[in-house]
Amino acid sequence: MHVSHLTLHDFRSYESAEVALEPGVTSFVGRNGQGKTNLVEAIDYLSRLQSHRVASDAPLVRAGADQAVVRAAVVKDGRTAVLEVEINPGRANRARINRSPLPRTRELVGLVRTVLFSPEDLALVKGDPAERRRFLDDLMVLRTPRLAGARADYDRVLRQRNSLLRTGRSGGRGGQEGVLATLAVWDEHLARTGAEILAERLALTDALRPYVGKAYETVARGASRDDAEIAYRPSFDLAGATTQAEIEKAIHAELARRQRDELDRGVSLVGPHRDELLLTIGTGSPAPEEPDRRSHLPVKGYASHGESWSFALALRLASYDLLRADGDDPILILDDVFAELDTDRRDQLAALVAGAEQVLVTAAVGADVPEALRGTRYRVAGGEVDRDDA
Ligand SMILES: Nc1ncnc2c1ncn2[C@@H]1O[C@H](COP(=O)(O)OP(=O)(O)OP(=O)(O)O)[C@@H](O)[C@H]1O
Repeated sequence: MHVSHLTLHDFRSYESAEVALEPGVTSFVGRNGQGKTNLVEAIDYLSRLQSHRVASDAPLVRAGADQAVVRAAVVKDGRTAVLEVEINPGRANRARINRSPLPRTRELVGLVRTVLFSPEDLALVKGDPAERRRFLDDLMVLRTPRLAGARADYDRVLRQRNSLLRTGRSGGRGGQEGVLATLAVWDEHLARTGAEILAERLALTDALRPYVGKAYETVARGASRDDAEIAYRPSFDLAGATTQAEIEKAIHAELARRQRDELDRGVSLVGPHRDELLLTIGTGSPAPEEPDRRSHLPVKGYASHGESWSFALALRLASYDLLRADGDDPILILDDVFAELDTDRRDQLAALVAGAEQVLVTAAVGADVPEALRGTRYRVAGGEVDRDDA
């Protein structure tokens, strides 16, 4: 798929912008702070309805305006659809397809699919477990858009259950004993919605694993495909549960076991919001129990800066490969990544992505972008986006 036209109104620094795009590689080059990332962020936002830079929508609206509009003509299998989202901070956003309103904004998710590489990706590896859970959930929803509903339901259940536990702890509603009856209802919701998310994350981790090893081997000099591993670590023992129904039972059992703790601490301690995607790399000598395999250490806390970057790139490349294996050709966005990479990694990355249907690249210095990814070049300066035919 590719975007053939992008229109922005009051999005970030743009009062208004119209950019015609083509399949193949397009690079946006300009000094810092000129609005290059804002352009690609708009396309990525349409894919997930979430920015890669900020958690809330307010910063996406131009200072002084009260709503932003992002509109893109998206071409898939020769057919064009015009997707539009109206961003209204503090009020409901609205989405349209070919000018017809959608009943729910989240129905837009996944109609345009992007895989975005950015300097923020280092947080995938070095940041809190929440970063890696978000990575899995974003990819899960891109592959199976109906799961956007499951994810939103789980977040809502968790918020309401936490609020009930807090109320009990502070003596409201008859204190801890008083909230128990209502808690049983929220336990049901949490176990049901949590089991769906957890089962999907387990399946996704299994599907992604071989692609991560392969991608790491390509981007990290001298590495083999066994060197990068991912493993899903639930926060409690699933006792062999793998199906959604079994996981639901396991969550119920753990909720019963931890009920006293939850009431005392006033917070939900069981569920996929406490899980971790463990990333490890092979390092040093072989493990004594497995002579063919190097011993593994967690990336977080042990890996070098370069290894951490390679792992972050491998996670994105693996996402891209997995979506392609699903029969999709997502839009690749490389936002400001080349300045962070040495020449070898730049060239390797360029070679891997050059064949995508559409690649959008941003860079402050044109010379940082490998020649294979020069493509059609735009200069971005002071909010003006002009084709550079030089
Ligand atoms: N909501 C907003 N309203 C007005 N201006 C904004 C808003 N959000 C961001 N900006 C401005 O947009 C500019 C940043 O644009 P962007 O992140 O696209 O820069 P860039 O060209 O990618 O720069 P760099 O090369 O440093 O990454 C900044 O000058 C910032 O002040």
